[in-house]
Amino acid sequence: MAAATATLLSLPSRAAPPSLTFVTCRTTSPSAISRLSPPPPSSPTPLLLSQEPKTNPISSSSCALYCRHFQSCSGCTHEYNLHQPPILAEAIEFFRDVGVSNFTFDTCRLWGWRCRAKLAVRGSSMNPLIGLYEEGTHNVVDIPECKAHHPSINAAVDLLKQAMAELNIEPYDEDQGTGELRYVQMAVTTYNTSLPASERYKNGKVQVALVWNSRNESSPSSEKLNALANYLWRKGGPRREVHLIHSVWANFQTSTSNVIFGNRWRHLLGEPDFWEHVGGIDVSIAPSSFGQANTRAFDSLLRKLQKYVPYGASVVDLYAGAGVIGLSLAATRKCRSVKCVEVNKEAKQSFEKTASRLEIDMESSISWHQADTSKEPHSWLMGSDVIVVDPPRKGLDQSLLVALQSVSFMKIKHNLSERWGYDGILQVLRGRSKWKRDHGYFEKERLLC
Ligand SMILES: C[S@@+](CC[C@H](N)C(=O)[O-])C[C@H]1O[C@@H](n2cnc3c(N)ncnc32)[C@H](O)[C@@H]1O
Repeated sequence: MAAATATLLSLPSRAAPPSLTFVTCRTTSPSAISRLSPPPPSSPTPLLLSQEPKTNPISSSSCALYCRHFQSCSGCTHEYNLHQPPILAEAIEFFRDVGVSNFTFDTCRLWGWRCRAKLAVRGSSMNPLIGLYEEGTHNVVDIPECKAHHPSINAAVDLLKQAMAELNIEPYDEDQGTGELRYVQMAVTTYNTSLPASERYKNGKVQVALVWNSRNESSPSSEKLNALANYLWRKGGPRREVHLIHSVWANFQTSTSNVIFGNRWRHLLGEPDFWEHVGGIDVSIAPSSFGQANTRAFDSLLRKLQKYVPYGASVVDLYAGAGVIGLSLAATRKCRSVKCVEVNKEAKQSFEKTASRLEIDMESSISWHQADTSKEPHSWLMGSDVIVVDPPRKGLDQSLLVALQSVSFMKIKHNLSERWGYDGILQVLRGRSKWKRDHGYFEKERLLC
């Protein structure tokens, strides 16, 4: 069975003998750090990581968040040692235990890394609160100086607050179900080829998606919605000295549940297509489709991932969203076939736009399928040389996990039985069970942040 020889890409291949990987961090001098102010979020490449096995010379304060919202906001869980989150040691230990010696970790940016944020809007029109919920409550914490956000997100939030006050836009009231603006999604594109490459990140433009408390665009409050979009465009659009706003979208949502987005989306102003450049390809991401929050780290991950995929492989990308991982592999590894499997039908259009910009071999088969990966998962694994899994935070569906374990067990058994014997195989599987028990799944996002 072809699927039995698949490679599971959340776990790099085994290399012997196992060796411990240390992560070191190069950063600014201690004297510069003692002022206790963080570097400007837009500063280029604050940290570089290497694998040299040295002791770490960095004090925890040099890689600290210094965010005034840290105590009240639930967004960040670590304040110090951002370059060495506790999960890193666990990950290194886990991979060492299963014999993977080439595990590496890149922090990329430690400040200003978040290029995509969904923020709740509460309070009043004159004093809006735009941010995340306080841990365990539905109280929104205003985070105008968030250190994780790309600076353009904070600037766009500031502009939105001005607009709300001037136009008397009422934030949503969860108890009453009243008000107009419920949430805002801000996504930054850092891909502007009219600027030199070194200028692009800090000059990122924001796609603003306003989640409006009405059924559709013909409801009575639509005039206010249009006035709000026009305000953002007038004050932050291409005619301003600083062009901040890429585009404005509306999403209509009246449900009283916790679901942020409704099913209806409308493009209001600006460029309809949002392009970013990651993993060596241009990618289109609609606001209705999943997009990775940490653009730089995602790019770094894709470039590493590509090295594990043999040229001409058949790849299945499960939980694919708009298929960015699969398409990046298709383009850079000349894959024979790439199947992207995703449950959200909204992502298909973005996949098609991205695929239309790729130079793909005529012989290659590239496809996107709207499907639930937990249903008959074996059917997606069959015939694949490489399986990519990138599930949401709740982790892999149980049925898929079972299917993957059967595939990976056959692969491990095939590869390792002569080299390590039965004990070696058990050790690998025990390691996997331990990781699963402790973490549920491999928390890629936490490692990337
Ligand atoms: C973390 S995102 C990853 C998206 C994509 N790999 C990327 O990097 O842009 C997880 C994706 O899984 C999708 N998803 C969630 N449950 C699913 C299921 N049971 N079957 C297929 N896709 C699912 C979500 O809609 C979301 O797009």
